[in-house]
Amino acid sequence: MSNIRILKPRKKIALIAHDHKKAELIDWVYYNRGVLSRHELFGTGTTGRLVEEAIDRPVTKLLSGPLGGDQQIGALVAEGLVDMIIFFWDPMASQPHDPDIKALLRLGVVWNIPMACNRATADFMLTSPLMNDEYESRLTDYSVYLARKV
Ligand SMILES: O=C(CO)COP(=O)(O)O
Repeated sequence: MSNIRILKPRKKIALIAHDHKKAELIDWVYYNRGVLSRHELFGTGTTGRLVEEAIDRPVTKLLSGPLGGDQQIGALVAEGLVDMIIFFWDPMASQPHDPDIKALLRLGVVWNIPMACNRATADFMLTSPLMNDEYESRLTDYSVYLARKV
């Protein structure tokens, strides 16, 4: 029998939820704790702390969303340090940091980052065969276009 173990690539996954969506995200995280524990987790301040408590796994916690956490996640996306975003944003409540949220969602599209904004999409993403693949999402039309421009 072979001793070779297939090491599946670890993804850097950002987890974010607005207050009325936190319970849903934590429920999803707990249900998927086995899979998630194989990856590197990031989160905005409060979400990150709740995820850590729920599944007893380390989460790199950034600032709370209204204090700049979404912007920090956006910066990680721009630098290629985040592979996936699970962001349960609240479509029923206005947020004081709405421009930051829009900026993060925009950067997710610019950099072609898989981004789930509800539980169904998060389920499809986490069970995708591409989770076990070195999927290179950053080679987008935009990045090629911008690279040619400068
Ligand atoms: O506001 C948020 C995302 O826009 C989330 O921030 P917290 O995780 O700190 O609650």
